[in-house]
Amino acid sequence: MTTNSVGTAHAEGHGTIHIGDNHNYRSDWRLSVPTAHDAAFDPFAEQHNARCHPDTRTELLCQIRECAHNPHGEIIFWLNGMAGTGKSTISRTVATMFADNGLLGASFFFKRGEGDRGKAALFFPTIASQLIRKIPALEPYVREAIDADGAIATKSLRDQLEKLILQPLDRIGQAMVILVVVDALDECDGNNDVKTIISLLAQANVLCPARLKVFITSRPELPIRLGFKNVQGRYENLALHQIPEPIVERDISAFLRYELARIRNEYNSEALKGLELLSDWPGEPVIQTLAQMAVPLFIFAATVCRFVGDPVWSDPADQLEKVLQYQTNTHGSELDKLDTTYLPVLSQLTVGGTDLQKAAYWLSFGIPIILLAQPLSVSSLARLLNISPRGVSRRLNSLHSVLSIPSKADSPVRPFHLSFRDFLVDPTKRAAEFWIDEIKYHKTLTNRCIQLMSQHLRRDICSLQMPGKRRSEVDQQTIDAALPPEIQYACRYWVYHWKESERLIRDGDLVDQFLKRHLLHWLEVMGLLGWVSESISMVNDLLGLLDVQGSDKVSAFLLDTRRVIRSHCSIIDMSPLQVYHSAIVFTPEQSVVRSTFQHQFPAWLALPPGVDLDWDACIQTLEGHSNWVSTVAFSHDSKTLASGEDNTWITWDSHNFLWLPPTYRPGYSDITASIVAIGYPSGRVLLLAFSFSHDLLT
Ligand SMILES: Nc1ncnc2c1ncn2[C@@H]1O[C@H](COP(=O)(O)OP(=O)(O)OP(=O)(O)O)[C@@H](O)[C@H]1O
Repeated sequence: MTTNSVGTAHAEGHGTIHIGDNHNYRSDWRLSVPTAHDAAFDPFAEQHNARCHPDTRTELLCQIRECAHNPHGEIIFWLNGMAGTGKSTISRTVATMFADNGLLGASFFFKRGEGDRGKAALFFPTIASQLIRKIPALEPYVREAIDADGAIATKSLRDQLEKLILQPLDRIGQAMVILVVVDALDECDGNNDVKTIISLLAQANVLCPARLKVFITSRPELPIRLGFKNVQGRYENLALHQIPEPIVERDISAFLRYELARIRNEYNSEALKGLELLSDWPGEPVIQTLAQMAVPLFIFAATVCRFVGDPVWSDPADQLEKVLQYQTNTHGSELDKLDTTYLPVLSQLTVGGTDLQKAAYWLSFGIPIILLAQPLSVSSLARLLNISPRGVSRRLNSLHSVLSIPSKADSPVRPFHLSFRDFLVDPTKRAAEFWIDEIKYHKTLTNRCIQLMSQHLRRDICSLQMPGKRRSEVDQQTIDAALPPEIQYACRYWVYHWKESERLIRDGDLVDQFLKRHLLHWLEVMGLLGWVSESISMVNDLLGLLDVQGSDKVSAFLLDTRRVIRSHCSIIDMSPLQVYHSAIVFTPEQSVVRSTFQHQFPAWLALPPGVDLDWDACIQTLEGHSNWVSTVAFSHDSKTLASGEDNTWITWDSHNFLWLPPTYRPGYSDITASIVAIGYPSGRVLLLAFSFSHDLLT
């Protein structure tokens, strides 16, 4: 059995494969396939990101090149190594190398916390869209697959790979090598998805004799190691930590030598006569010391160079001295190396203040940047935190060595490297000066998200006026003008921050108050942004956070909310203002949500239609198969449902849910406690709950 990783097919916020069109833009997802925005290696966008310095990784790059060109070799080459050892830099270099030779088929750079780049759902469609651009002969066959099944992006990963990639490649008889680069697979959410991707790619040559080669990098984390263990013998691999230390030290020295010389020359070109750095500064012994401090972490060398070269601190020699003070840690663990990497930068911020001032200075805005679920610009961050953008911008000046700070206030700020976050939140460092209590700051972020939404959200926020106006008819400018990035962020991630703040939900608290005032406004926005199906997982998350005592009312409200969303998901997705019309009007009389928002009924509705007293047995309809569902079975814990035509697991993941009228003849069924699953010839699986059980529905 394989894990079904079906993601939402709603395209807003994603790119979209448009046959014959090279641009990513919004469109009706039913006619095209969504793709993950910015996941691909793009020589222009990536021009400022690091590539391997020419004197580094020479043997390794040679080995990768040979594997890719070996017709008898395995499809996959897996490069693993710990944080900061230089894997993404190698991926970028390999992608550039193969792109220059016209042999780069596609690439996907996973990035946790950056929307679809942190998930598997759009992985194969994104690869397929790039392959079409690279090999236009694939176009008719990919088009055929999309025409045959407009919802292909919601199908299992296996279906997506076979129909969008392998079958088209096979049909054109692709004979030339094409390389697919997959960077940071460990940053893909969902352990089962990760394992599925590995297993599918390892078998790709069975389904398609094309000369497809895949270069994968990742940290050696457990799910990935397990994934590769399952396909033993069907991949080649190399661990960066297996490269002999002298070679890594040689490479890091080459990088340091080059970068420090550049810093020296830049400094000297503006220095007053007599104050220049010596022409051989910092000298070979210092370079060797720094290289030994760094091994095996390239991130150490890169951060030191940014720190020493940062013009805010003017004297490179002084800066270098501060770094060298930490050299006693050189023979320590990986965490000691991270200390040595980041402590000089942070200690510098606090020179001269009291401990309290120091903490306040750094904590006031730096932390949100590393805790955000998705990067925001200085302007948006300032509005989210309710502080002056100039204040944010000024303080950011001291953090150029660790944060990538664009020159424009509306471009996103992000940490240069994930290891900075790892260093700050490391639970084993609670007593350390710069340790961050994530929970506390997630709480602040949740509160700000809820405050911002409460101030901003209102009915018909885009002034569409017509309740039937389709989302596909609303242009992006209208949405962006009404919903600036920080509001979009708050709507999408307030539950994430609440969950991370480890707070429970009780009657009358902030969540309860917000939902009772703004549930419909929030759902309207989620509809406008194409995220309605995500709202189901968000409600599920909230249900998992209920306090067992004192949450009866909010619990009933949330359970009812979930039924409302599941029942009206497709109409809200199509025409978001319908949340104030059909969604509420056609909700059963005893629904708590209906009674809470009864005052929102359309004014013209003199006589509301008759509706059922309570919800009926149908809790949801799962979609995912393209053929007859011939069998369904629940797992022992009742949380996972397998259905098959193709033995695909369909999990209780809201991304799978699309409501369709149950007009098809039942085919096959299975029962767990009070829930019955019925498979239909139409390829849908219906879940019926015969007595309403909280436990089973959560
Ligand atoms: N060969 C190299 N030449 C020059 N700079 C390098 C090289 N390798 C790494 N670097 C520098 O080190 C930094 C960290 O490397 P990189 O991001 O590639 O590490 P990583 O192993 O992918 O880390 P993670 O697992 O945390 O994502 C890069 O941003 C780059 O500045």
